[in-house]
Amino acid sequence: MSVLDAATKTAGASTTKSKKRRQHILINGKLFTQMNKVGKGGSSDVYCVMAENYKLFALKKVKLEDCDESAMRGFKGEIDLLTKLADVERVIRLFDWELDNEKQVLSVLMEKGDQDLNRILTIQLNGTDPKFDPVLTRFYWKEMLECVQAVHDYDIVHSDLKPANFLSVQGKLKLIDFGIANAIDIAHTVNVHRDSHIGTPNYMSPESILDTNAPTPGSERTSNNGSRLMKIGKPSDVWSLGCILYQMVYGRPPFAHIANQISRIMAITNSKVVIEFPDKGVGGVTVPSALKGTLRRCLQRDLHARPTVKQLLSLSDSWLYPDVGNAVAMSEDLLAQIIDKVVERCKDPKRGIPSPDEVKQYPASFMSKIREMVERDGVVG
Ligand SMILES: Nc1ncnc2c1ncn2[C@@H]1O[C@H](COP(=O)(O)OP(=O)(O)OP(=O)(O)O)[C@@H](O)[C@H]1O
Repeated sequence: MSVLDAATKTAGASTTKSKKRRQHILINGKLFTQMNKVGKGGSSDVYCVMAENYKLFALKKVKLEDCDESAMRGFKGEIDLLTKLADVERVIRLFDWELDNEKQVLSVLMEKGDQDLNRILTIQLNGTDPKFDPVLTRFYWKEMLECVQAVHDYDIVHSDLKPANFLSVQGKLKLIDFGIANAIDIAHTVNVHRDSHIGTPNYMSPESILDTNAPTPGSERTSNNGSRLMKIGKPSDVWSLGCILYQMVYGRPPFAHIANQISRIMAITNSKVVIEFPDKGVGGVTVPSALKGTLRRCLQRDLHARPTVKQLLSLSDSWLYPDVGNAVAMSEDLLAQIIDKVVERCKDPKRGIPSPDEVKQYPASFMSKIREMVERDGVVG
């Protein structure tokens, strides 16, 4: 029995034939009752549907009428990816799909989520007396990192990370909308199929805008199979995550204050446009310096300088793990640097072996240097 059969199984006989068609939807012969609309994307409507055993699912109906061949390939690629990631807990589960050629509709049956992060943030930031909430921000930041780490482990770059693409499912965030994601083909680069529908640039990385493989008017670059290609990698997702974190802290993504869309895009790529990291977040709440360090590191235009998601999740990110009291979390790299320094000092022929008094001062001196690093960069090591 397939996962879907198990999930939709009823105790009695199927009533498929007896139900009225207009109230119900058949997907590969299985009957669902269409309930309310739960979301809308650039190319789709998403509904809550009920199986015959009263279990709820989400049904994404993609209108294909105006789709060109490249967009079709994108949808097919999304289904392939969701199938590949079916066992990944942090990715919304795909149960079934059906292409209705006659009606030009692609129906994708998925696990149903509660609400997307965009809605959660909108409620939080547009309420009366909105305030930056460090505890909530840390919770969602860690949830987002777990989601992205799960797909990066499969060498997949999402490439369209924004709050609306994180869905809260029973208190946990999961990723949706893999429309322009694809599998990495070489270590740091990925071929991403961009369809003609491109949304807000607020979360786009500089390299995804500057991408030399992106189509330009009159000279469209295409892959062998005719689809448009662009080359971006995992660091691009880290930039987008940084933009979402920035929004949670300061109430808007880093460049959203620039009203003109073209100027905004130019600012993202222009290294002379400095991103501000004020001391106070939404509602005048002080922003921890370690959090500013995390933001600064994610929002570096040099993609090679950005941390990986794994590093952001690791103990060396002191903003994510603040409860270590007076102690500091230590990375292996930093410990190696400290040992090197001590060895170097011992080898210095002019100064000789350090005296017991000098050695006694080492712990306090190293700790104060490490704390300085945390305040400056938000990380240890
Ligand atoms: N499985 C789901 N459960 C509940 N709501 C969902 C689900 N999938 C999508 N949604 C809602 O529908 C919205 C649109 O979905 P999705 O982003 O997949 O559509 P899209 O057409 O690919 O969008 P985009 O224009 O961003 O590419 C989401 O932001 C979310 O609010």
